Formats: sequence, structure tokens, C-alpha cells
Amino acid sequence: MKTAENTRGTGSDGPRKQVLCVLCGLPAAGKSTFARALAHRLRQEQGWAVGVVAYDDVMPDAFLAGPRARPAPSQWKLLRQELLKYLEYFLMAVINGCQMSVPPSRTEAMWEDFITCLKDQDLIFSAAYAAQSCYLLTKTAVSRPLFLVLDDNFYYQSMRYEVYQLARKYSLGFCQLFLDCPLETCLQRNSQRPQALPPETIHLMGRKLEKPNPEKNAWEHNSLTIPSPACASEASLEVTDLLLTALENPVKCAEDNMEQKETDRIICSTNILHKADQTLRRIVSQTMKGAKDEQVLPHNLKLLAEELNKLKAEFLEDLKQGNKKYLCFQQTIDISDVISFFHYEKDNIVQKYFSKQH
Ligand SMILES: Nc1ncnc2c1ncn2[C@@H]1O[C@H](COP(=O)(O)OP(=O)(O)OP(=O)(O)O)[C@@H](O)[C@H]1O
Repeated sequence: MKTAENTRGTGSDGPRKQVLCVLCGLPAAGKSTFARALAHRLRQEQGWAVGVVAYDDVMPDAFLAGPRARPAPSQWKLLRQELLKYLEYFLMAVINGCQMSVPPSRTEAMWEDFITCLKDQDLIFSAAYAAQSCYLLTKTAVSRPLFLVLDDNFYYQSMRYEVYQLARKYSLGFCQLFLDCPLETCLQRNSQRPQALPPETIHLMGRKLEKPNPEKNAWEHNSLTIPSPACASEASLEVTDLLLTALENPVKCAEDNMEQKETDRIICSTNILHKADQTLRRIVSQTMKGAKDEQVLPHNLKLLAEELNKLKAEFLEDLKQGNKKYLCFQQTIDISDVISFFHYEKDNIVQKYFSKQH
């Protein structure tokens, strides 16, 4: 086994570098098609190691049994975070030049699919080692710049931010590709798929989608919008430039001044709590008004109000408790993250009640 020093190539080769690249866009925008073509081109033209992690392929089959078989929203969020944890295990192995260990707690089906995904792309292989099987990195994974392309909708900026935080934790490159495809085109492409999503899901996501906004979020500055259905290869030079920029400019780990951060956090939290309370209240009342306009049945309206108020109370309680949920990756609380998380959970609840109408 190579030592971490050797694998990172701190000799004449310079350190190996890794980039996390987030694909975002509506369902059927063409992300997976684009990701496959991109990976092929980068391997051929640049000789880079590329791993495409398609969330649809890695999430447990049980959840993909049918277009309407959706896990609870909080479960999706946990699964997404769990998948990022798996990626972290892989990245740690690459960075330290050691074998990939198995997370002690895991969703077995998802872990197996993740392993298959890496094996199929020649990034790891199984080996019998001291009578135990373990996962070793292939030469490809450790000898070249590595690009991991995360293929999911990533429609909220908070979802993409989780990936950015992972990049920051390990000083990796980070970039985003937004496939900007008109809603009508997505609906039409989706309708021709064997396992089409309900069109209302695409409409809903179209309303919720938060495009990368580098003007507002400094961390999104490495982003590129690719108009679709224009042929993706037209953007190939720009994409390569973006990836090279990300490769050469890894995210810097913010300076750790824990004491100051804690003081700032306490000062902030009182204001944040007040602001969050007002905003969540407003969102709940607007949502209830929308539900009435949609003529959700009175019994369901009552249940919806109960669920939304419970959700609001949970969010505020989380914030009061030092907001561990939001601080687990970042050191300051960003109110827009809290609101985005709330919208995400709320929309999933709402969808449940709206679909009961039909
Ligand atoms: N540039 C394109 N022109 C025409 N059709 C395309 C194009 N890109 C993808 N498609 C077709 O659109 C459909 C959806 O593509 P794809 O699976 O790549 O989308 P996606 O964004 O990954 O979807 P999802 O998010 O639901 O997984 C497929 O049938 C694919 O063949």
C-alpha cells in the first residue's frame, strides 16, 4: 500500500488534486446524459479519473419502486447526507492513499450501490486482505486528477452547499454545472421515459429551483449555466475551463477561530430565532392560503395545518438548541439555509396533501 505522502505525489509530480462537480437542473433536463458524455470526454481528452455518482442509481431501489413511491422528506435529506458521508470515506482513502474503510452505520443497499458505482468506473476494487474483504483504490483513482460528478437535481442551494462544505473540509476543488432546460422540454422528454415522473413533480420543482447565484453566494462563483437542449458539446471548452479553474483553486479551509465564532453565534442566535419565527409563520400562513385556494378538503386542511405547525416548532426548537442541524457543517447560521430547509420539508408535506385531491 502506498503511503499518503507518495500517493499525493508530493514529489516531482505535485499533489494529486480532486474536484467535486455538482450537476443541477430539472428532472429530464439531460443531466445524466450530459454527465456520461462529459466523463467519457474528460477521460479520453484529458486523461483524468472521473467518477459520476448518479443519485438515482445509488439510492435504495425500494425508494424508486414507482414514481409516487417517495420516502419522507426528512428521510431524503438524511439519505443525501449519508451518501455524502460515503463519498467522504472514498475521498479520505484517496487523500491518504489508503484502503477505503466501510462506514460503521450505513444503509446496506445504498452502500452496495455506491460501491458498484465506484467499481464500474474503475476507481476501487475488492480484495481479500487478512481474511477480510476490503476496498482498495485502483491506480486510476490515485495517479491522476480526480473529478467526482454528482448527478442529482440539487434544486435548493442548501443541497449544493452541503457538497461545497465537503470540498472545503478537504480543500478540494468545487464547481457547479446548471443544465438550464425549459420546463416544456423537460415535461416532453419526461413523458417519453419508461418511468416518467408525474408532471406536477416537475412543475413543482420548476417553481422551487434555486439556480446557482454567484452574485449572491460567493461560494457559488465556480458555476456555469449550460443551455439545454443545445448540444452539450458546444459548451465543452467552457466546461473544461471551469473544471481546470476548480482543480487549480481548491476551496480554502476557513481559519478556525472557534472562540470568536461561538461569541458571534450567541449574538446572532437571538436575532435569527426572531427572524426565523416571523418568516416561518408567514410561510405557513401563505401555504395554508394556497391550500384553501386549491380547495384542499377541510379535514386535510386541518391535518396540513397541524403538520406545518409541528414542522415550524421543530425548526425553531432546533435553532434554540444551538442549531446543531445547521452547524454540523458550517460555523455560522445562514438564515436563508434555514428557510430553504424549511421550504424543502414544507413542499414535500404540501405535495402529499395536494396529491390526495386527485
Ligand atoms: N440534449 C438532448 N436532446 C434531446 N434529448 C435529450 C438530451 N439530453 C437528454 N435527452 C433525453 O431526455 C431524457 C432525460 O435525460 P436524462 O436522463 O439525461 O435527464 P436527467 O436530467 O438526468 O433526468 P433525472 O433528473 O430525472 O434523472 C432521456 O430520454 C434522454 O435521452
